Amino acid sequence: MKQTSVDKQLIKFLLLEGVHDSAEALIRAAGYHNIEREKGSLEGQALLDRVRDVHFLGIRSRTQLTAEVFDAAAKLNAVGCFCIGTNQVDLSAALERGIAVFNAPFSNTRSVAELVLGQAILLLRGVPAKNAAAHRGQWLKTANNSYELRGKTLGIVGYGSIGSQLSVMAESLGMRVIFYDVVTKLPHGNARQVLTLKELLQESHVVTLHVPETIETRWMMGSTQLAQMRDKSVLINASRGTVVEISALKHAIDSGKLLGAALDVFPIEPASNQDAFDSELRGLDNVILTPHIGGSTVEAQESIGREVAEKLVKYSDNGTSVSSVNFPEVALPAHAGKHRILHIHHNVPGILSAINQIFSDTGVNISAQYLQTRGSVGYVVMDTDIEQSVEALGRLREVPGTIRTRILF
Ligand SMILES: NC(=O)C1=CN([C@@H]2O[C@H](COP(=O)(O)OP(=O)(O)OC[C@H]3O[C@@H](n4cnc5c(N)ncnc54)[C@H](O)[C@@H]3O)[C@@H](O)[C@H]2O)C=CC1
Ligand SMILES: O=C(O)CCC(=O)C(=O)O
Repeated sequence: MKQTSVDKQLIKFLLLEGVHDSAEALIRAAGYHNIEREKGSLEGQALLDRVRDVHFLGIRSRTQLTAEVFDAAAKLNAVGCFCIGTNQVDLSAALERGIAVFNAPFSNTRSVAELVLGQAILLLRGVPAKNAAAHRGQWLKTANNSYELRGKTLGIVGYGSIGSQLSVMAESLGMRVIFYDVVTKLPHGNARQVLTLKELLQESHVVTLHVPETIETRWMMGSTQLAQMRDKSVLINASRGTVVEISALKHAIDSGKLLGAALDVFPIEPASNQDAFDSELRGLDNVILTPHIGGSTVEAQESIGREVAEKLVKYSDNGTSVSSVNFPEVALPAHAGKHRILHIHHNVPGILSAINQIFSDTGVNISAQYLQTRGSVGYVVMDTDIEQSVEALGRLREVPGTIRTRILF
């Protein structure tokens, strides 16, 4: 059972991976001044050492948060992923330890969609290879294998926030859009959902991947799928590196099956800008390699900084967990003049009655109570009027099944 302090001066935020200044500004404005920041990510013992006394942790896509890291972070209340993907976090391990995880599901989607559209234009015109040649002093002026985007078919795999936005932008440039998704989605504009990945691959001049990293999407573009792609088409991956088998893609490029490819994400990515990048695709002129910058624009980072910092501050200030990706979601009103007690527990029968019995025994009136469960964990929030609530809190910690308690004054 873990207990955390609620004194703002004692609450520590650690923001890794160069999270935007807007996050620190918002956290400071909320009265929290114990904020440490790092430009890069941390791993191994350095990460374990740094999270030991941290209450709120901010990361982006590089920092791997495992059960071992959570065990070392005894005071950790919540993690803010200042990005969309949360595959770098063991979400169940966090939940089992009563740690809420938040992300920014929308703020960088436009940036990714714009990059992909730009890459599609460059690849269909053969610009990467012509650019590389020009840098070597060669002049490749030709219309061979150089095409307009207009009238071509864009195949979007994963029609979520990014895929659907890209669909609208591509249609406005005269593309025909088809998409494949495991969920039936409302098509935007004249886009059409196809029933199989194979159908999408066979029809599309440009295939772009916008799926999350899951067991199902792992290596979903291997040699079989690449062989199903239209001859002289192009592949773009700005989702996660594990979605495409790199050796198979290299073969498809070397053999001339594909005109080119653009990859923003890789199965293994350097931990920081100081580390070297390696890939079998290095040196292929018709492949655009970018360092996972799909969401790295000033606009997106500024907005993500505010969005996620606000979620962390709300959770710290009043227990609101709305839009957490792993934790029971509770929207809570302000609790002026009340003590608010938060109790996170294993979701087993009898806990709520044990909690209420303690309030009855200690004569503490509950003025409001909120309960939500998610999987194996329950989250109950109680507003109380009087000083004895501190005594009740002491007894609440002893309720079997308790994971974590907090009191907000
Ligand atoms: N390169 C970069 O910097 C960035 C990369 N990303 C990546 O892009 C991914 C997609 O982002 P959003 O569009 O915001 O996510 P989203 O969750 O809104 O959409 C994902 C879509 O993929 C579909 N899907 C899931 N599994 C599938 C499968 N096996 N086959 C076909 N469709 C499947 C879902 O039903 C959903 O419609 C993120 O999970 C993240 O990994 C996101 C932002 C920036
Ligand atoms: O650059 C980042 O912060 C990661 C972007 C990303 O991949 C995401 O938002 O999922």
